[in-house]
Amino acid sequence: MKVAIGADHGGFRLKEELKGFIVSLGHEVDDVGSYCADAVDYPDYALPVCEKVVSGDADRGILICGTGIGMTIAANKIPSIRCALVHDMFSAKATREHNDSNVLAMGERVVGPGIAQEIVRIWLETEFSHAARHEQRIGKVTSLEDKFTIHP
Ligand SMILES: O=C(CO)[C@H](O)[C@H](O)[C@H](O)COP(=O)(O)O
Repeated sequence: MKVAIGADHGGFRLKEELKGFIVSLGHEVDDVGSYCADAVDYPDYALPVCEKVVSGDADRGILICGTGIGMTIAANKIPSIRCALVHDMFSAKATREHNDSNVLAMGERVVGPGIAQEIVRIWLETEFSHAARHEQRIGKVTSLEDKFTIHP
């Protein structure tokens, strides 16, 4: 898979640590920045990662900030993005099986690199279940996007 990854200054170090790990799992990494630990604004990195996922230029996206919360809020503003904030292995598996999440968010100030690696591995390897109830619920989420989209 091609994985787009982005972080603000709060997630820069964890992003750097995860890139090699993702490659070691057999995936391609597309790093949109930030490329240093200087203070930046998380929406500026959520957007390019999500654009790559929406366009199909990337199969999945990973976003990291201090808590993962700012990235999650920003990413979920973008139609067809289902961004899951995950800090445990159970949720990593569940959000792929139940929500078909296409973007993973984590907080470098919340989770250590070892747990983060395991979350990423599980999240990348777990398939959506395609159970009818989950398909139906995701369809309802998508209809929320349509409800608030202004069509010219
Ligand atoms: O958006 C966040 C919090 O919900 C992210 O964790 C940011 O990385 C954080 O707010 C950055 O904080 P800082 O004080 O500017 O380093």
